[in-house]
Amino acid sequence: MSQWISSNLGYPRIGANREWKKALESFWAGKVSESDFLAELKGIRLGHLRLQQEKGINLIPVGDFSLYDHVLDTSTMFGIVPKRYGYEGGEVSLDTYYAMARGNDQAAASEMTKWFNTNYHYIVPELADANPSLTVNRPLHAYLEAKQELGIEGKPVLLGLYTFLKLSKGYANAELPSLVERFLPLYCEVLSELQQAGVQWVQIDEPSLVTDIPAEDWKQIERIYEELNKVAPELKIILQTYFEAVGDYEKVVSLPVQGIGLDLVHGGEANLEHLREYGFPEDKVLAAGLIDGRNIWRSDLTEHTQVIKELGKFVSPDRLIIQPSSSLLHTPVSLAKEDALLPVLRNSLAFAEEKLDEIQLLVNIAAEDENVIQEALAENRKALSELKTSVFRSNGTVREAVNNLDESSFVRKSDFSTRHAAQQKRFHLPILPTTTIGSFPQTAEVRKARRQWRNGQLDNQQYEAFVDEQTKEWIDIQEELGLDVLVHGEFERTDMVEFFGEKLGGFAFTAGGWVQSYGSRCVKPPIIFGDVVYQEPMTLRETVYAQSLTKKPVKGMLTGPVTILNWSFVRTDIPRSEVAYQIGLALREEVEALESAGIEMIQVDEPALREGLPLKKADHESYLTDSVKAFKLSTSSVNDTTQIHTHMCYCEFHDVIDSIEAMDADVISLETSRSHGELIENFKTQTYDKGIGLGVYDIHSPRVPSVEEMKEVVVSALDVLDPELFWINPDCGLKTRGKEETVAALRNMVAAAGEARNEIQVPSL
Ligand SMILES: CN1c2c(nc(N)[nH]c2=O)NC[C@@H]1CNc1ccc(C(=O)N[C@@H](CCC(=O)N[C@@H](CCC(=O)N[C@@H](CCC(=O)O)C(=O)O)C(=O)O)C(=O)O)cc1
Ligand SMILES: N[C@@H](CCS)C(=O)O
Ligand SMILES: [Zn+2]
Repeated sequence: MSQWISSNLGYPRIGANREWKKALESFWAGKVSESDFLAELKGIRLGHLRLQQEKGINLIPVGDFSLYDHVLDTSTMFGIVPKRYGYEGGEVSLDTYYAMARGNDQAAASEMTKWFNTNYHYIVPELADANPSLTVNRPLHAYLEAKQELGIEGKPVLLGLYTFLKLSKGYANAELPSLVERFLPLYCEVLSELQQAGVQWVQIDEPSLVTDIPAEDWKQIERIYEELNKVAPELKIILQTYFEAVGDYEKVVSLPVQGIGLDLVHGGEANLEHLREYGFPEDKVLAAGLIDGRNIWRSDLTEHTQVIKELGKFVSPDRLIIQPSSSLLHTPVSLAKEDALLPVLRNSLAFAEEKLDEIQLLVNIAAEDENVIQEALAENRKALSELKTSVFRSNGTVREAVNNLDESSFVRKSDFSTRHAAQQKRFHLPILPTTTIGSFPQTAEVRKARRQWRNGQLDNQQYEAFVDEQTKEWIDIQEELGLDVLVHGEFERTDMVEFFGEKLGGFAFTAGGWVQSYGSRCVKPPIIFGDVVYQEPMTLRETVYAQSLTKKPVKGMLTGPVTILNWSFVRTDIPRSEVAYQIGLALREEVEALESAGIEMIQVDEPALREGLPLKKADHESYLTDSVKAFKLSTSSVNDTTQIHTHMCYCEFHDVIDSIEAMDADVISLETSRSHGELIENFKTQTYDKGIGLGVYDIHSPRVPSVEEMKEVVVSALDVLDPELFWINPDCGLKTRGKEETVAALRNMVAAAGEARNEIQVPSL
């Protein structure tokens, strides 16, 4: 029996067949009762625990499962429920919980934003007027359930207080000490109850420790962990960091906890450097995040064996835990259904289930079980070398094209003001033009047709005819609503990234590689495993057809290079910036094809550009420079009269506004409706001198916003933004909405635009 300990940090909730997603959606649709729903979820939860038990994981996380989002779980555990939901204390009901997540007739949903640099979205805790109390000890319940039902001695997972506060809104950083003062006793209560119940290990997630921590925060961080250690000295607390290297290594490892979890994949080299330079405290356990929790490639076991050997210099075997670099929430569940993948690719992949096997393998390797080592290492080396030498890996033409890029490849022919004048002359748009972001409802009917087409029940011609019918219906609707700039509706697309992944060379797509994005919504990121090659027009047919139906401009609709990169699983053998340029070059061909076909407005969406911003400021510049260049590479070859739009959503924009401006798009639409006031506030001090539309309503809620409320958003935006450059649009695409509510909301939006036009009394150009 080895001395090494295996651990996991979190398991995907959605289930191998997305049963979690389906259960949530059935419950919301009123098709199952609350008790049946909770029973079904319990079954899914226990299934995941059982699987980890069967895989031999020693420290199985409990409490990572959620009914929607783990940050929302933490807020509601502490009774952090904004007043508008009518909460009166005590355990938060399921109705209130889901109202916060999704909104209801009475109250808008809480803001949703990116979880660090991932495509997972959390519900932002609102601390203004908060009156925290411990409503339920969720980690304790999870621990007891696992123990009673499966005999598992689980490792409860908690979101750490520092990170929880950092992710919250409604306070100024100067108030951090008083918030710690109020929340810390509640965390103490949670931990002391866990200790009383006999819990041995606890994982406290503090990913904020990998960001740039203001000096004044350290006092609070130290205070939190000193206090928790005092109230629960028998618990073995693992302070878990991930997604990057910790910045203040010496401070982090000096905190009074029993274990420190470090990501040895993302920021791995920097964390290893810290270990080399400062060593590791003798009284602590090192939880080594060796298996990539963010990507789907098989681990290079030979390399890991070397790293484990090196770790042996810093910690004794009984103080080393082998685990993923972060929760496996961000990886698909299982490779079992992926037989259609090229064998060379499939053999190089590990999804969550296979990553658990890798952890066990590493534990055996670390324990120097010779038989396992030789066989496993040989097989692993063979698979990885086959991928490395595969013909898909490198394309001479693409490599040469990237090498030949020069400064002129990234700039438009004229500056914005020249283009703006030319475009105004060309399009004669009214002041405050209205548009939408691209997608219209992906109804059950649309999905059914696509399923039938994939199953061969519809041939290409029938499927295309179906897509055209939908497009025509929605062009007619947009005309009738009086929108100024139309879209074709994206009916041919499963997802804005997966769709392009299916059309470009160098990508593979999976049958069931789903990952949770927000709530019950999942995405199936494509895999970039070779050089990216443009093969044929991807969006031309549908766009040109839509444009043929109307005299109003129809925007061509593409997903930008940085977003395709960030929402795919990307090869790691060449720099990400090189992959971004390859995608940029491919999209440039598509942009040119659209322009040649008479499409004069082209939107290149970059919702993931901000999400990919490195967690440390020192790394921002090179990421932003490459990202802006990749975007400009795809968009800069067009004529002055061709209007380039872009769109971004669900993230903080103020810290990248200069880069957004540098993208040199003629128009940008930004999602703002869940945090409108804050964005407007930022524009008081930051200028933006190109076309801009701020989302005037939240598309994640079925609620139909009134004319009045949307007009207010417009009016407040016009206090800080130039009316002559301002556009009116929803927050994001409308694919998740129903038809009726979409039409009603857009009708109100167009009316709001009309009233705002009258009020501001700026003469139409
Ligand atoms: C803008 N957003 C996006 C992000 N990331 C992306 N990769 N793409 C995005 O658009 N990140 C930030 C935000 C997140 N927003 C969303 C919004 C909506 C979804 C979503 O609706 N996801 C769907 C899955 C979409 C899809 O691929 N649909 C397929 C159907 C797949 C399916 O369920 N098939 C069924 C059978 C078909 C049927 O009869 O329904 C099956 O397999 O059982 C399609 O359209 O063909 C979701 O349902 O979760 C995600 C992120
Ligand atoms: N054009 C896309 C952007 C989503 S971020 C859509 O409308 O769905
Ligand atoms: Zn969007």
